[in-house]
Amino acid sequence: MKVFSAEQLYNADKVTIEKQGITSEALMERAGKQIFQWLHKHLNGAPVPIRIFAGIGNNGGDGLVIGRLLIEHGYDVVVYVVNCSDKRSDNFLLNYNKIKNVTKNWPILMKSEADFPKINDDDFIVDAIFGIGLNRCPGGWVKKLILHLNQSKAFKLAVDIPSGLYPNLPIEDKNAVLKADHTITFQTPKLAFFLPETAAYVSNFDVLEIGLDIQFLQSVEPLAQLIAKPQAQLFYKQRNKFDHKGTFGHVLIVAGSYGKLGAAVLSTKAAFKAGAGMVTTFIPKCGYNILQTTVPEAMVITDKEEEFISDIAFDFKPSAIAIGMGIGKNTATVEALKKVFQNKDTPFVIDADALNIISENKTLLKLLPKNSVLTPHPGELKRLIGTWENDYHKLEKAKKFSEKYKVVLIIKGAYTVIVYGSKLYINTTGNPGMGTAGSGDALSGIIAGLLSQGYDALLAAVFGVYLHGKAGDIAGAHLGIDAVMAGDIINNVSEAYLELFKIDEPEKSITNTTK
Ligand SMILES: NC(=O)C1=CN([C@@H]2O[C@H](COP(=O)(O)OP(=O)(O)OC[C@H]3O[C@@H](n4cnc5c(N)ncnc54)[C@H](OP(=O)(O)O)[C@@H]3O)[C@@H](O)[C@H]2O)[C@@H](O)CC1
Ligand SMILES: [K+]
Repeated sequence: MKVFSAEQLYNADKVTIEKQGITSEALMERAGKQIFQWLHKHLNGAPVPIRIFAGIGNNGGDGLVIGRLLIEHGYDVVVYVVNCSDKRSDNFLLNYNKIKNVTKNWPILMKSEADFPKINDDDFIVDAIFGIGLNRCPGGWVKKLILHLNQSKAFKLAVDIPSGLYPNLPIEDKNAVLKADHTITFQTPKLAFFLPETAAYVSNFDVLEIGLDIQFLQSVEPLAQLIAKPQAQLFYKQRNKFDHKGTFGHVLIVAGSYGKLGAAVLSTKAAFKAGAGMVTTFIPKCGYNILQTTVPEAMVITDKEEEFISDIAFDFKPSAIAIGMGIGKNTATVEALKKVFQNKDTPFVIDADALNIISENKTLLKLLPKNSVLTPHPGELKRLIGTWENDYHKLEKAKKFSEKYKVVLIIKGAYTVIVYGSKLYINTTGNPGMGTAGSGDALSGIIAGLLSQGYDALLAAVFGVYLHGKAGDIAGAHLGIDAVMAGDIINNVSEAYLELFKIDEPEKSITNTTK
């Protein structure tokens, strides 16, 4: 599934109307009806007081369609028109008139704070004040209304997007955005749904397909591509009967320092679980027994130093190198890093302390092998690309960095974003239980395991992040997300692979990213 900008959706809207020979009113009816059906399925006729807040644009028009259909089906509905201007849209007006036919209770016009209704905890609020047509920050009494709704404990359902949130621009005033409990969005999710500063206003969301022209949507470059099971299935490279361990490559893991050998153990195991044919792990001397005991499948080379890495010497050609997990920042390690980057033809995963070393020695940036996969957490990312003003600025800086150094940048988060040049890929697997020590080491190992099997850098990054998140979800489902440890993620990579081709129960909507 792709993520489009507001502008692209408006264009899709126009093309659809032309090509399908329907009116914009019919498209609104289609959209409103889908939300009504969603509500009807969930409320099942319950006598809950429903309060619909409708703006004066087409988002408000949707609210009026929903209101009319709910009234027709016997629900207890009050419609409020948030009358912030007199420039009502045509489709708003059409539906404003239509609602007369089904009720004697006219929508209540709100013009100031004096018109705010009391909201009870057991009310059900439908937010249709502003949609993707928001063009400035809500102020005055409309902002106060949003605050008023936010202060209530009533369940809040946002139509298309929580009012006050821009689909693909930063928030100007956090107090002027409706905090939805659930959002039902049309056709495709919006970029704001996935970024840390804005996603909190959306909570869970469902995507309702409203039949916008697919050909048109396929012809435009989206803001981002979502990565879920259907995409991951396409990434998977089938093994052939006559393949052997040489076919699946030989990973070199360079990891660990005194007290941090676990990072080496975890990434080594993860590389195997992702399918690497062989793994050699390069560690300081103190880790030899640990590695050989915990991962007997791996070969081990030790540095001449006891407690840190000083010179990465090996006598084979690795098919992928993952470096940085728990290596510390000893000056000798900095030199070792410079030297290992001379293996320019080898695909690299660069993680943790290797990233910190690069941030502190920016000349190393020029030595970065092209198409390396970099896996910073937010702190490491800041050190690498500098600070940002908001999430959108962060993405722009990350794109520039990726373009300049020709690397794949993985921005870890609740929705991990993979940046490759100007393209963004948003992962949909994973859960908060994965914020646990060693989770990143597991990810680096998985990506290295994929690179060694011949997945290119972008594919290894995107598929690796998906598998890692899925393994975490499976571990969370068995153990409870609070109890998930990095080892559990690794142990479930196999299940994540198996899940790829299991047939799912049919879903009621395209996406349900309930986390
Ligand atoms: N394309 C699709 O896929 C489909 C879209 N559909 C629906 O249409 C929605 C988009 O509708 P839309 O374009 O009419 O914009 P919308 O969000 O209702 O708001 C615009 C109004 O608000 C006003 N306004 C803006 N900011 C303001 C502020 N801060 N404070 C005060 N006023 C402000 C602005 O006023 P103005 O700037 O003119 O003063 C204008 O009057 C979309 O989200 C979806 O729900 C579906 O029905 C079918 C298919
Ligand atoms: K809304």
